[in-house]
Amino acid sequence: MDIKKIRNFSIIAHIDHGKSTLADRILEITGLVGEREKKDQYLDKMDLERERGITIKAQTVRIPYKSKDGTTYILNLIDTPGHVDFSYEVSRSLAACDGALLVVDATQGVEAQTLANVYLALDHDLEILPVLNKIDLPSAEPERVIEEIEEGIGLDTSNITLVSAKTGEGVPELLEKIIKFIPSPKGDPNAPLKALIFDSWYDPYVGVVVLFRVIDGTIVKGQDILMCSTGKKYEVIRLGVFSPEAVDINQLGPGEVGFLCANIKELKDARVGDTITHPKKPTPKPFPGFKKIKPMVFCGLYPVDPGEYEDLKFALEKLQLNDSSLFFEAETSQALGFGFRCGFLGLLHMEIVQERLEREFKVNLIATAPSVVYQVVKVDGTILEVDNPSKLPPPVEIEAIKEPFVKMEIHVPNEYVGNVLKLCEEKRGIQKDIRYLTTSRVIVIYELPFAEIVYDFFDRLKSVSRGFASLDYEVIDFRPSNLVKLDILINGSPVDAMATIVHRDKAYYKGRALALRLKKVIPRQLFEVVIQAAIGNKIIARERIAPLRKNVTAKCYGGDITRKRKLLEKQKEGKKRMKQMGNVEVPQEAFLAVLKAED
Ligand SMILES: Nc1nc2c(ncn2[C@@H]2O[C@H](COP(=O)(O)OP(=O)(O)OP(=O)(O)O)[C@@H](O)[C@H]2O)c(=O)[nH]1
Repeated sequence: MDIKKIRNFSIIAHIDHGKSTLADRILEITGLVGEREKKDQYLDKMDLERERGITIKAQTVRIPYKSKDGTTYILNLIDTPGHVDFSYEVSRSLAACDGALLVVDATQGVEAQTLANVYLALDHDLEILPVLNKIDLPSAEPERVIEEIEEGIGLDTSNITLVSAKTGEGVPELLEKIIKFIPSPKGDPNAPLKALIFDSWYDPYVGVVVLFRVIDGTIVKGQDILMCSTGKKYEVIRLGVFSPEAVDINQLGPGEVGFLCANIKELKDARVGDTITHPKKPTPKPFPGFKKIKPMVFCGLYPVDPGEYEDLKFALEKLQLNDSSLFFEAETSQALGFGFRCGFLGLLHMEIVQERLEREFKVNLIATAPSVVYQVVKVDGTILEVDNPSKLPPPVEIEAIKEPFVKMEIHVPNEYVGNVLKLCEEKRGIQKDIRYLTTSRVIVIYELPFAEIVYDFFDRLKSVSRGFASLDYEVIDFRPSNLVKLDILINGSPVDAMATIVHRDKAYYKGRALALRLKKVIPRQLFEVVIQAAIGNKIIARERIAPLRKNVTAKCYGGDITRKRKLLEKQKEGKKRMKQMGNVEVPQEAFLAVLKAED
């Protein structure tokens, strides 16, 4: 393969700006995916992804493209996940590229993740080719958005392409620009083998599948390879490219992108960011390796039916095979019984995992409210990491509690800046910067406690900005804060799964709001239910749910039997997500009440 005819690129964009749609059009216009097998968003493999429109697992395609100059080029399109939770994966896949198409929605403009993605691309020295999408829409404002790209990002827009990923307009011109502006890879075919792993996943039939880009040297089917970080050796059993289905190939040279199977049993033996080399002639300069990504958000997952514990365990193990950033360990809760403490990269990651457990593995779950990780400095000097509020040591043993802070960048139109500042202040934020992207759009930078975001920040931001704000954040450090544990008691017994850690200044308000919320979501029972919020031994709020007098079916007495059955069915349905705690039945929403307590 002539290296000058290869172009390796990604598409980067803010969420919903049309990355997947553009990828589909490129596959279609180059003839790689025919009209007949065309499925919308070919690159998003999983049903779940298709429904949510979010790409979770990066997927790469090799596209032969005959240019107007008559030459056939190989375009390797490297699909990256588009959400903040997965920015580490984005960064790794960009390392395999020489350029990136920066897609900006012409009806929206530059958003927080547009900028975050540009920074990542610049970190990897990529040639950035701006693309203005959705020009078919009447509300498109190309001039304004081009100005935002020029002024706000500081990107040269002289080679910008105006496209509609929906209709395909402008996409043929874009393909020509990819050839013209994105540099071909550089690499030495005679140097020792050096290839970068930028994605890997577990396949139940072939074991681990590794996606890589060859930097130097050549990789040949049947040869031995060495993984630089683990020192483990394997034989390459299968070598190939996705185009778009898997096609076997005998060798791949510098600049080429492909996959290999080598009887690798576990994902941790083929980590993204690792270097593949030749065991006898290893590269003197492997990549610096990978960063161990630490889960930042935790929650408890419990089967509704205790008999489903083993099913849940099996499902988590299966999911983890393909998601090394998912963490879990067995946990017992007095209230919920046997379950698991699970760790996630962020809130979106958590939602996706919960949804997959229920949808693909059919496990009925009770999820506790998410919590961040706290660093507890004990009086004896030891430091404890606490990811479950109910595990906080008693106050007398605590010297200080530190909580994670994030740096948050919010993009918002002028008229909503006041609301956004108010929200950030309310969430204990520290203002760092406010600047204008253009005359009408503002970038607000705050440092905020991560815990405040985990609760209801995204929803609140959306509502105070009428949906016009976008954000990007990263965890920066741990800082001491005046935090206390807020307990919830139901009929006198503390419910461990409802404990939260809150700032002392907000504890009273939160405790009252939470008790009130619980009163709303816990159904009336045959006896009185008392809900209390407490800090230590001090009760700070109390609510009472009056007992039920009548049986629900009593109303239908003597009436239509089908109606009665329907009512009973409905009751049963409602019970599915109920957890029996002592003699009180508590629904799933109650465990998440803390998220909504401030509504
Ligand atoms: N009218 C119009 N709609 C478009 C165009 N491109 C994308 N869309 C729509 O915009 C929405 C988002 O497009 P996606 O391709 O899913 O966006 P994405 O950037 O891949 O989104 P994530 O994968 O979630 O980051 C979808 O409803 C598309 O149908 C376009 O050129 N014109």
